[in-house]
Amino acid sequence: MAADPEQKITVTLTRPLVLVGLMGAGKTSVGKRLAAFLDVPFHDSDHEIEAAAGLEVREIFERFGEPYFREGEVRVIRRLLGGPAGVLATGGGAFIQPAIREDIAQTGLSIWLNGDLETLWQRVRDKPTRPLLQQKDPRGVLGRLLEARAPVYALADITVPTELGVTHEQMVRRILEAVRAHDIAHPERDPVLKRKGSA
Ligand SMILES: Nc1ncnc2c1ncn2[C@@H]1O[C@H](COP(=O)(O)OP(=O)(O)OP(=O)(O)O)[C@@H](O)[C@H]1O
Ligand SMILES: O=C(O)C1=C[C@@H](O)[C@@H](O)[C@H](O)C1
Ligand SMILES: [Mg+2]
Repeated sequence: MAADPEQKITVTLTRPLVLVGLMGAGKTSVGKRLAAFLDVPFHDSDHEIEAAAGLEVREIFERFGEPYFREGEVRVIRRLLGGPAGVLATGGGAFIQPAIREDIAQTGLSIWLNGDLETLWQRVRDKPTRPLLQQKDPRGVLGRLLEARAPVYALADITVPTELGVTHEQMVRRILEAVRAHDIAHPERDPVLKRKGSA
């Protein structure tokens, strides 16, 4: 599916598109553009948790610990999945929680933005906002997280590769093409992309 202005007004969603993957995959920055293109709501679970707590993710980790953050993540994602179908960017660890995977499987379509370590590292290396990387050898930490989590992210309904050099707009197009292909491959399920105005 080409990302042209015609389709912006003719296609909508029957289920939320849920972006999963490691830090730097582009869930937030690509997700915003995908939602704007489809003219549907966009939410980011990290931002929603920050708004609810009145604290940044980094501060929540520091003051209350990771388990507290993970509990909030379950509640926030459950609430967002209950709203109108839009694009949901999840935090990097969200899909690793079985309860969240279960909720997403019931309600949405999960999409793994799958980047190699070098791509992810180049995108997060200068950002102080990821608490899990605020330690010695952050690149090594990121690599170990990728290795440990990749088999879980691979459980997503769809995998879309991302690499250095690919633009945000190209990622939007890749995602829409992958969703369309998934709809065609699963005629037994209601299509996720629907022409606006059709029943
Ligand atoms: N396809 C892309 N082209 C160019 N830059 C990208 C692309 N994808 C992501 N980036 C850049 O990489 C950085 C990290 O991306 P983003 O914040 O969207 O990742 P994320 O998956 O939401 O990470 P986190 O799990 O930490 O929230 C941003 O500066 C973003 O603009
Ligand atoms: O990969 C992770 O576990 C995390 C990623 C971020 O999006 C935040 O949700 C938080 O920093 C934890
Ligand atoms: Mg993000």
